[in-house]
Amino acid sequence: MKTVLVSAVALIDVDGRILLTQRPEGKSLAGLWEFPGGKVEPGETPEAALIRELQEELGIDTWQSCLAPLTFASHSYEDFHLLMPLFACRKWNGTPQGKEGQALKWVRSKDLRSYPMPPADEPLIPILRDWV
Ligand SMILES: Nc1nc2c([nH]c(=O)n2[C@@H]2O[C@H](COP(=O)(O)OP(=O)(O)OP(=O)(O)O)[C@@H](O)[C@H]2O)c(=O)[nH]1
Repeated sequence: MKTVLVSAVALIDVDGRILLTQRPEGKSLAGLWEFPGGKVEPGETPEAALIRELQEELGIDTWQSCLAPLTFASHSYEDFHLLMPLFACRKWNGTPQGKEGQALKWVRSKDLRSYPMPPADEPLIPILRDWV
């Protein structure tokens, strides 16, 4: 099975809340809440992919030095295996906006369970709850 590398980030605000974005209609796993990010393109580092995705999806700027490795997800979907490093980031420029029409929600780590997430993300929830 093909392993797909996706880079994702827990953006954490001054109140310790984490940003979730909702996958739009028409995409796989539509309606589920996820961490901002996306596929790492050939020749790109996971950090560079995230910086690019954050500009495209949310209209914010961050830097490699503000991306701290936190944990990762490794999960077999039906047609690919997802390997997803999750970074933590507390510093960026701009206010996140759903540039692609996606809904955004700032969520306390203890409330993450209330937002249905892709199966790959489930094991990340207790890690964030203990950490943030
Ligand atoms: N950004 C992000 N992607 C995730 C998370 N959890 C998870 O399983 N994924 C999966 O990782 C892939 C991310 O790809 P993407 O967001 O760049 O691509 P996409 O929706 O355009 O592609 P797709 O519709 O073909 O899946 C998707 O298959 C998505 O379902 C998450 O928390 N954040």
